[in-house]
This record gives sequence, C-alpha cells and structure tokens, in this order.
Amino acid sequence: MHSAIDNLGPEHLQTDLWQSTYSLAGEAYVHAIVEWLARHLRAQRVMVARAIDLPVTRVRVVASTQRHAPDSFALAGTPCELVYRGQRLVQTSGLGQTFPQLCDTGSDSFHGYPFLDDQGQCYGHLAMFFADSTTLPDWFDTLLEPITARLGAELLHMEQQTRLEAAERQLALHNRVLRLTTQHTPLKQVLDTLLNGIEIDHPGTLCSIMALDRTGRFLRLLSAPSLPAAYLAAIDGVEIGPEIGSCGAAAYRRQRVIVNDTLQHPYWAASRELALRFELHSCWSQPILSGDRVLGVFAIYHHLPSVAGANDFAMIEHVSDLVCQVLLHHETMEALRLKSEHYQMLLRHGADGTVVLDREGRFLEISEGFLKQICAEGPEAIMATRIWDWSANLEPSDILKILQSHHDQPLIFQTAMRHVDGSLWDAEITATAVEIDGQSLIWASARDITERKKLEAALLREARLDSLTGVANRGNFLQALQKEVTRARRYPQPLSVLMLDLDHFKNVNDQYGHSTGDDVLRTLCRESAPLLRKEDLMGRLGGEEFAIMLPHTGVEEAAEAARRLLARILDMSVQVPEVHDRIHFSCSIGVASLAPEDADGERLLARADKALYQAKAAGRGCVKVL
Ligand SMILES: Nc1nc2c(ncn2[C@@H]2O[C@H](COP(=O)(O)OP(=O)(O)OP(=O)(O)O)[C@@H](O)[C@H]2O)c(=O)[nH]1
Repeated sequence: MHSAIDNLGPEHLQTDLWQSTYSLAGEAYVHAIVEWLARHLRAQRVMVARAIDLPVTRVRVVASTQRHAPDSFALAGTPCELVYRGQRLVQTSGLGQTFPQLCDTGSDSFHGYPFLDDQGQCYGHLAMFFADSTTLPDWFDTLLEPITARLGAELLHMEQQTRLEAAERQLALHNRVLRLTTQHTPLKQVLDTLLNGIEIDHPGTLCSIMALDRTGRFLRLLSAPSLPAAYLAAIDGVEIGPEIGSCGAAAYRRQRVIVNDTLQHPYWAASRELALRFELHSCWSQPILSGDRVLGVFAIYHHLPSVAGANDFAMIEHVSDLVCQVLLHHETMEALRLKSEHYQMLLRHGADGTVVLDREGRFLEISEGFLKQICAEGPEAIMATRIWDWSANLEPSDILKILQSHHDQPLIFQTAMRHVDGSLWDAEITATAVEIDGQSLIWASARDITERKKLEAALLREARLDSLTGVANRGNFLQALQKEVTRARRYPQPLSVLMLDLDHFKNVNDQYGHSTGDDVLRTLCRESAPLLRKEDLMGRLGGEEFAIMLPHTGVEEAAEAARRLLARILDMSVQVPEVHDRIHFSCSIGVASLAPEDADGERLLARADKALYQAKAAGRGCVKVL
C-alpha cells in the first residue's frame, strides 16, 4: 500500500511544512517535524533519537509521537540498529517477522534515516513505523532530504548545548566541592555533595566512595548518599582482592573494573545474592590513586545492567581525580590538626612549664604547667608581665642577652624563680630559639628542681659531716684547716688547734655498752658547740678523737678556751638506761698554734696531737700546750 501523501502534491506539502516549522528551532523543530510526518503519512509512530555513547548500543529518544515512550532504549534486535550502520533502511512489510521483539507493536513497515557526521558515523536517526505495509514515493525522499539534514543539525546543536550545560554543571560542582574542602567542611559532607551532584547529573546512577584503611587491606565507606543502608552495612570493611566485587578488585588491581552485569560477572560470584537483593545490576569502579598509592575507590551502580561508554569513563576519571585531591587535602589537614593537638597537649599538660616568648621577653603562650609552677590562677594577668618579673636572681638585661643571642643548641641553665606570692623556687630552664610563622621566638621550658636542689644540698652536707655527731668529718676538717692555714699566713693572723681525746673511753663502752659510748660522743659535740665561735670548726678525726680549729686565736687564748671547754665537758653527763643513772666523762686536750715551721695544717695538727699525748701522760683530764 502507498502512503496517505499520494493524494497530496509535493508543492502542497512543501508549503504546509514551511508554514508548520518556519519559526521553530531546536527541540521544538524536532517535535514539530515528528508530528507533521505522523500526521501527513498517517504513521503509527514517528521518532527522532540520538546515540547516547560510542559504540552505540543505546539511544535517547528526543521526540516521539508515542505517548509514554521510554527515555531511551537498547538498539539490539530493532530495525534502528541497522540504521546506525549508516544507511537508510526501508522495510515495506513483514516487520514483525524480521524483528520478533516488535511483534506486539502492530507495526508492519519501517522507514529509518540515519544522521551522519563528517566521518560517516551515525549519531542519530529518524524512524517511522506504519501499521500497514507502506511505500513512500520517490519525490517524498527528495522532500525529506533537507528535513533530515536539518534534524541532524538540530540534534548536533542540542547535543553541544547539552554537553555545554553538563560541562558547566560539572565545573560548578567541581568548584563547589573544592570550596567546601578549603572551608574545612567535614569530609563526608564534601563527598556527599559531590556524589549527589553526579547522581542528579546522571539519572539512574548510585555512587559510592570508599577509602582504603591504614592496613591497606580493607575498604571503609566514606560516602554513598543514595545506596541502601543495609547494602552499605554489608560492604563496609570489605577486604580487597583480585576478584572481590568491583571495588575490592579495583583497589587491589589498581585499575578500573567495569562490571556491566553483576549477575554474570565472576568477580561478583560471591556477592550475587547481595546484588539481587538490592537490585544492583552494574557496578563500575575506579581506584583513586595518588601516584602508586591507592587512597580508595569511586564506584557507580545502576539498577539495570549498564555498559559504560567513553563519556562515562571520562566522567569517572574526572571524579576520581577530584576525590583524590579532596582526600589528600583532608589527609594533610588531619595530620596538621593532630600535630597541633599534640603540641597543644604538650603545652597544656606537660609536667614542665612551657612558655613561648618573643625576643623582648613578652609572653606569647603560657602552659598550664608554668601557671602551676608560679601558683597563678590564670594566664590573663601573667600575659601582661615580662619573663624577668618571675626571675629572682637574673636582671632584665641578663635575660634579654639570653633571649637575643643566637644559639643553635638549646641553652640549659639553673636559676631561681618567683611564685606569685614572691616566694622562691629553683628552676632548670631549657631555652630554644624557634622560628614560628617567620617570627624568631624563644620556646622555653622550666623544670621545678627545688626538691632536687634540697636533696643535693642534704647529700652534700652528709658527705661533709660525721654521721654520728654531726660535726665536720676528718676530710672536711683537714680541708678547712688547710684553707685557714693559707689565709692565716697571707694576712698574717694567729691560728690555733685543739686536739681532744676522751679518757678511758674503752671503759665506757665496756661497762655501759656501745650505744652509751655513742651517746657520750654525741653529747660531747652537741654541748661543746655553744662554747665555740661562729668561725671555729669542730671535726671528728676518728674514734673518740676530735679537733677544734680556732681562727684568729693565739696560743694563750686557745689554751684558755681549751680549759673552759674541759671544765664544761667535766660537767657533761649521759643517761645510762639500764642503771637509771647518769655517767660523767672526761677528756685530755692538746693545744698548738700555727708556727712558722708548720709546713701545713697536718703539721700543726701533729703538734697539737703531741700536746694531747703529753696531757694523757700527765694523768688525763687536763690541757697541755706545745
Ligand atoms: N661507742 C663508740 N665507741 C667508739 C667509737 N669509735 C671508737 N670507739 C671506742 O673508743 C675506744 C678507744 O679506746 P682506746 O684507744 O683504748 O682509748 P681509751 O679507752 O679512751 O683510753 P685513752 O685514750 O688512753 O684514755 C675503743 O673501745 C673504741 O671501740 C664510736 O664511734 N662509738
């Protein structure tokens, strides 16, 4: 059967076409042509479509006379598939037999016209379906030629327009994501924004981003705004491997893994149930790489099996590059944040007090530890002071010298510091020159060494004193005597020494016990002390033998002092616990004064010892002078 236009002349049609479309362009023109053809040819269905991607497997319907026509359809098994080989296709009858999937449509005849680009590649087509077998007259082909050329041009223009708009949207999204990233927006929010934008721009897609964890073995979910929560729970923490789904495999292989049909692909063998349950029939995964390092995986899912084309690959690569930048930025910021938190923690909670000072001694930072050390309640009042307000023994000029000197190594020194109430504490200061933000500053830590100092002093004292009696020990006494001999010679000044030895002390020990003997030694020293001047020094030379150094004292004076001391000693007594009685004791004393022939202190001491020997020989309990 011929078509309805046989009754209309080409001139009439040409005029009608011009009237129907002269003011139209773009999509409106395409729609008008489709309607015009359907009306005049009494076609069952007229449609214009364009290729979605290359190679062409699906086409998008741009205009159709069929109500509720799908947005797009797969070419396989349709007469349109043949048009995309680049040639006009006319089947005047028997369409249902040639293309069984069209049986139900009631179409018997098909006329298809390809739109070809410069390389002869078909990028769109015009299709007309007729319920009856239909042949179009040759003159109609001539009439149609400029129409198909214009349709093709409009399609190209629309395509460019669409691409331009998509590129603008992509750029806007890209900028938005980067802006959010630099504004320190939480990572999930940045990635959600990106994936939402992609899903709006690519209807039917569901996106996800997963990060490879520290072990490099497991993927952790970062963002997937549209995928079902139960599915996400199932894949969060998935281990990577050469054939573990799309994402696990992409991360492991460091290559894009495109699974067009999850129910068929071997990588999804173990997850088929999951894919079925959530109707996820395709999954394209792209590893997010920074050099050799895998940061994570970007994935796009579809509810239908979907073949990825060149445009999809370009988009996937663009998105994963962007995500890579976002993740690296986040990683850097996170590392900085941690570092700064560690420093703040050290500054706040370190046992040592820490301050940051400028080179003029002003406080820039004060740690909790330092506030505790100076017993201050808060930093406010302290910030207004200068570091030397807290030093007890350094002048501001000394401190300025330290602050302004250029030292490569930390400067460590001990100094006395003040508490807020003015009392003192000992500090060991470590001052380090640091460069912060281009400014040359001093980072100083103060350790409270008050207790350590006390301990050191006690140890020093112990090392110089006799542990039983508390008077100077032999070494300390001899050292002091030697010093005094030197001084007495230089100025010159008299100097005398008493040698003192308890009489029959062995008997005390034997009779009353060693502890009573100790008590006698302690009593002797303790009760002799008030008789000595500040500059005098008593020392225990050993056992029950003592010496007393009397600076600025001549022999007569010394003998007098010895006699006074002896009289006092004879009065001394100690309690003997067992006998409930006190016992007395006596001693002998030898006196010698520094003479020109005394080579040193020991020599002087030897002469006093000689005098002591004489006192013992003279019956004890007396003073002898040499
Ligand atoms: N309790 C006590 N006894 C000491 C200590 N050091 C030495 N002695 C005793 O002092 C006594 C000294 O005895 P001797 O050297 O015989 O002298 P002495 O008995 O005092 O006799 P003369 O010096 O000759 O009067 C000994 O019994 C020592 O054990 C001490 O730290 N504590």
